[in-house]
Amino acid sequence: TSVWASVKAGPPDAILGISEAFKADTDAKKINLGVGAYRDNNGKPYVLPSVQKAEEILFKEKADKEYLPITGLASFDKLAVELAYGENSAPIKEGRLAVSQSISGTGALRVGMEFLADHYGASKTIYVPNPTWGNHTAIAKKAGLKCEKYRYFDPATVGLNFEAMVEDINAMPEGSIVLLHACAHNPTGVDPTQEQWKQLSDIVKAKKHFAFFDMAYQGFASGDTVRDAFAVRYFVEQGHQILLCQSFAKNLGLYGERIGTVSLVTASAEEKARVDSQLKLVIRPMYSNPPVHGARLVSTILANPELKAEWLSEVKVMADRIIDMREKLYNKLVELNTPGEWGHIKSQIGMFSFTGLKPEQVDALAQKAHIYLTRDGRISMAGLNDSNVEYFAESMSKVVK
Ligand SMILES: Cc1ncc(COP(=O)(O)O)c(CN[C@@](C)(CC(=O)O)C(=O)O)c1O
Repeated sequence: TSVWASVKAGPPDAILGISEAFKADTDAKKINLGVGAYRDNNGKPYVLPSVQKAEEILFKEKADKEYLPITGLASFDKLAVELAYGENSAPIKEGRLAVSQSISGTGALRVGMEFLADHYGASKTIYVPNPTWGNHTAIAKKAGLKCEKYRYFDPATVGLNFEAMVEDINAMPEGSIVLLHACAHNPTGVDPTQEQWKQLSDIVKAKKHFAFFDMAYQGFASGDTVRDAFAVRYFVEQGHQILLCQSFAKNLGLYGERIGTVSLVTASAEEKARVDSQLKLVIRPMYSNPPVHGARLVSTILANPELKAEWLSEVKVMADRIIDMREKLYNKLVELNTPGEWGHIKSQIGMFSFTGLKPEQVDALAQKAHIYLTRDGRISMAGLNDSNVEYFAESMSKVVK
């Protein structure tokens, strides 16, 4: 028999599998609200003009194709964490922020979780919000951490169940690892308020928990990179030694370039050196060193004040278009007398809206209306535009009635 006779067919990915189904659909009216990838008002992927300018600059530079260091392009690492933590952040100024370029957010999560599995003594369990991005659990398991959940979303209010979240974080064994979405929670689009983040910081500190931040949407949530980094910067100011996963997939539209960072706040430059050396020992046997092009694009943009300013205006345009689609979808659903409360579609933040649609309603939308979204009822708002939002609202209204 074949060597692979015992290999079983695995399930399609809950998110990326939706795009496959969408591609296979030939109906002209089809809409892909699955994967969280930005589309412009014509439904097309968007290469930011600031990125196109950086491409031209790089093309002229005719750089070589040598290996990067294990922890990536140093200029990129520095500029990326300055964007996240702020240029005046104490760990950066005091030379005690360990950082490595990563294979986008996913790679940052994998390296970060493996580092904790190897070096974080207080716990080998990471607690993730319920619900969370589907890949968090799979990455944790591959990294060697146990994965548990804490209550986060309240289906009744389609909002944050802050009391339950606090109760669960307080109930975790001291020193537990708590995964926190820094902004634009995926899939619910529901974030703690700044006041609530301050309370969470106190609780995490009181219980000596470890704050593990995933910031995949900085700038994309509110259109303001500083505002979206509030939780990260507040926790660091409060003295938490956080780990941060950063992605430039969405806010710079660099999905396929696979560019991000993983960083850890340490106690001193000497400790940073030890942590850096151990990060390298996680990365070298995993993928040795990261791809160069995305790092050069991001550092070209962030190092150049005009290009950076242009990028910041472009990320605000993307965020604003999504907010506009939230308004329009809400108004259409109300116009159509769709049963239920739909305010959450407007109040939610970032790429996604957690509609509250049931799995069988999601299936009906795919089969009858050629509209594709994940079975948890999450829609990627960027998949909506002025020419399909009405059709989507009508179809959604029908399955809800
Ligand atoms: C919370 C969160 N963290 C990390 C990532 C990883 O992104 P990256 O590796 O591309 O940087 C995503 C992407 N989530 C998407 C947008 C795409 C996906 O599922 O991979 C989503 O549709 O949920 C995410 O939503």
